[in-house]
Amino acid sequence: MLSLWRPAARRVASQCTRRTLSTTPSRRLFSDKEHNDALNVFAAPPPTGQSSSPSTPTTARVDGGITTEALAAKSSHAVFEVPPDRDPLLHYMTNLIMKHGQYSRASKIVSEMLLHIHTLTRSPPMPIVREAIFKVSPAVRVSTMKMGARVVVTPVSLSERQRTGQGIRWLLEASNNKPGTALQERLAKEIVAVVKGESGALEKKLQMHRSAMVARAIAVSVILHPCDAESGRPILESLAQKSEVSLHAGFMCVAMEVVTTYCFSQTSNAFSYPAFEYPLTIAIQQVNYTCCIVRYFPFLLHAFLALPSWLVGVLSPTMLALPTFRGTLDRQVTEILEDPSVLEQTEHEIIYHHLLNPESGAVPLGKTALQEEAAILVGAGTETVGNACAMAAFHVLANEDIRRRLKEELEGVWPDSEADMPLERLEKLPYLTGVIYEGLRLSHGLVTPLPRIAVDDCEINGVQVPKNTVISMSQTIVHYNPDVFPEPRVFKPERWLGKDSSDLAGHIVAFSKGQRSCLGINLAWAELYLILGNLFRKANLVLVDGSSRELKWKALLTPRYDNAIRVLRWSILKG
Ligand code: HEM
Repeated sequence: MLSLWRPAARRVASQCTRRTLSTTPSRRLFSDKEHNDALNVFAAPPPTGQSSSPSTPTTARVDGGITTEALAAKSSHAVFEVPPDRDPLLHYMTNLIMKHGQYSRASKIVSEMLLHIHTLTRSPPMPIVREAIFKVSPAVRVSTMKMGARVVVTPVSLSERQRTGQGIRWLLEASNNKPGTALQERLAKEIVAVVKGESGALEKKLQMHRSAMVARAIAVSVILHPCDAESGRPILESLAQKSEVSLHAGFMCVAMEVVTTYCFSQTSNAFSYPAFEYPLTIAIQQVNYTCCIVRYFPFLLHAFLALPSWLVGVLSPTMLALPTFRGTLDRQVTEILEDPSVLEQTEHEIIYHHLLNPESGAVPLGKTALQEEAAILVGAGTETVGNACAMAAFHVLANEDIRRRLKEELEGVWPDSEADMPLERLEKLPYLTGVIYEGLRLSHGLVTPLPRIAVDDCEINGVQVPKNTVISMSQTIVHYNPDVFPEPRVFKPERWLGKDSSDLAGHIVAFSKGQRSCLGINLAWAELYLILGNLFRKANLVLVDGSSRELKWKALLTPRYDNAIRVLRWSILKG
């Protein structure tokens, strides 16, 4: 069978060889149906190890799981079908494989790849190649754009060509991990793995779609329901009932309330706890320690999640808040999945309107995926915001000069302390923006090094890094770099007032950078402006006597502060 296929492959190769680079075929890469299927961003992936076609027979296994019949059934073409002259998809793939203008070499790789697929599957390779490519191609990418001081993350849909190109690049990248010395052989194995649902490239597509969905959901929540002037109020009102409190704990409670309200339309009631000691925020801080252990022993996380609540309570009463909260989220998700009409009763659009995306008619995410998205949002959006606010507030309170300049700026725009302070105006205040940047810089976001994989051989800072090496760097190295931020440990909002402040902003990596960067960046910026702006215009806070002049921290997942910022005297300003 292989020998019968070979002439066809040769023909493809020779046709490709004869073609010049400029003769891009005008035909579409995929049919309309394939195109529409690929655009179905929200479609649930087929379970790992299964073919996407449920009706395919599963006998006569070849190559560890995929079946001759299953693959043959994917094609409605004749077994010895010859790829059409100048097949646009093969041409495009050849162009992407080509290095140093050697088209004939690339086309030989493509043609031999077809032979390898045929050898592995005993089926015509073209339908398999087509299926693998459009299965792996993303429909969207995430783009970041600067708008004033904020970096706005938006999902952007891709054209058929861009989508296919990205899919082929991911296939090529993932094929590096397959056994075999020749690219054609590795690529063939990767393509077969994609069709079987076992390729790492599929994970990349899922990750990209997930980022796009959540970024869209958060952006829409913020745009449709911008945090109004009330955001700063709960903390002010609660302060009025507490004489000496931890501001840090208060900020965490505000952040918790914002996430639960905006994302799930549920109030956390975090403010009603004495001294802001809300069990869930305390548990989230505790998780900071656990993460450092789980990172090296991931099975412990699964073991912990499987424990019944009563046992968690016995082992660690602080951590009991976690299963309790998961239970609340689980109930909400179950309720929505059982009766999607409950979404019509929420005060505003919440994360599930977008994650379930009912209006597009697409296949929604499953229950576990929804629960995990919800838990990640709460975990990621609480302590980070709390830390940045605490860092900024501490330095403003500890430094009379900074406090005076900030107050002057706020009072200049809002002479009446009871006036509403809309986000759009707060964002334009240069000194407040400087205070926030310094808060983000010195609280760092995450302080544990975030791992990335070098997809190619590269050089980093003069060091040769072979491809597939796991590399990571902590944000602290950038934020404490004296070449970028002179006197890096000093809280100096003034450094953000110069002409080069937008260049400087490029060195703030608190939200990380790239595809895996923070999805809540828009919401976080809105919170920081509203919380700090309202607090310093509407309240008069004084640090507890003898408070430390420095906020010391330990490097866990996020920074863990040794000393809480305690405020003693407060008063709400009137008029
Ligand atoms: C000052 C506030 C915040 C900081 C400094 C921050 C920082 C970060 C960082 C450093 C990451 C890891 C990115 C990476 O691995 O490269 C991250 C991830 C994430 N953040 Fe934030 N974050 C903040 C607020 C928020 C908020 C308010 C939300 C949403 C409610 C949020 C949602 C997320 C999510 C969902 C991820 C996971 C992204 C993924 O898995 O790809 N964050 N954040």
